[in-house]
Amino acid sequence: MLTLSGVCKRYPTGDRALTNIDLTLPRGQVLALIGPSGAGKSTLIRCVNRLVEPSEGSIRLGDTELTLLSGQQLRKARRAMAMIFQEYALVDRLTVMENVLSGRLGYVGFWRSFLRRYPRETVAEAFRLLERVGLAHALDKRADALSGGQRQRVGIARALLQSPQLLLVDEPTASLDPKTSRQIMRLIRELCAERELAAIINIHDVALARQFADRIVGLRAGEIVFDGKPAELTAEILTTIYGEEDWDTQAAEEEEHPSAIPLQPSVAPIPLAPSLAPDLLATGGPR
Ligand SMILES: Nc1ncnc2c1ncn2[C@@H]1O[C@H](COP(=O)(O)OP(=O)(O)OP(=O)(O)O)[C@@H](O)[C@H]1O
Repeated sequence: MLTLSGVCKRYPTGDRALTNIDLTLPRGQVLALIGPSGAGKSTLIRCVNRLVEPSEGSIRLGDTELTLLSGQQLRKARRAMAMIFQEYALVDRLTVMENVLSGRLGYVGFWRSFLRRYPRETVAEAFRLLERVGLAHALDKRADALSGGQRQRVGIARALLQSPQLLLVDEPTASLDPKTSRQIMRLIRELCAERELAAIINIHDVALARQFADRIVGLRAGEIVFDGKPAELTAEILTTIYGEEDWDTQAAEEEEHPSAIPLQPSVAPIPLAPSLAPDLLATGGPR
């Protein structure tokens, strides 16, 4: 369904972020993209929807060559690719329902959206999605009154209202505590299965990637160094991706205390977990 061939990205600064990326993602597959900080995970996700322009290569979604599109055609193609963000990207002063409805911006146009004139069936679908993500009771709440986990659920419902074929998910759990992180990953997984949606999830937490993805791709310095099933991700391969670390001890600790120790490579930045910052959690996570 999505095919990347020979994708390279050099930033104007000279940084070479991606080198010859070849990747095919079938319909319904959940792919976790792992790798140390600076490996090119965000760049890869953003090349797919052209928020970042690839320097070379081809990116096809179905029959459409995305790298050749511009203007109206690109906007139309982007409807099929919904993004879910680490910091949720909600409009704080709008309600939960209004935030979800903004997922249809690419269909109804700015003015119709600005005047809040959404078709009746769109509003009904937004309500169904809010029920599905467990937030039907909160549709009138302002987004800034929600917890981090609830905010991410709104982000997920908004993405789905876009009727995408592909989810591009950028560190969805980096601002969440371990239990909420698992709930969010489980929800994304279930929704992909229900809707035959493919997803690329950029994630630092290797344990979560193992638990919830069908496939793991490891990036190192802009190149794919592993592409396989979660069960094939051995300590040796983790060392190839991240560098030297005592992976077996970490894995054993993770099995003993699954919610206490996210399996994080020491070379990757460890995001501030709300469990370490109860004040942030109480105010709905970092803004
Ligand atoms: N806008 C930019 N301009 C110049 N260089 C950039 C830009 N964005 C990213 N880079 C460089 O491209 C490389 C890949 O960065 P990218 O953010 O894609 O990595 P990442 O794996 O997502 O990292 P992290 O896990 O820390 O988010 C890095 O060397 C980074 O410095």
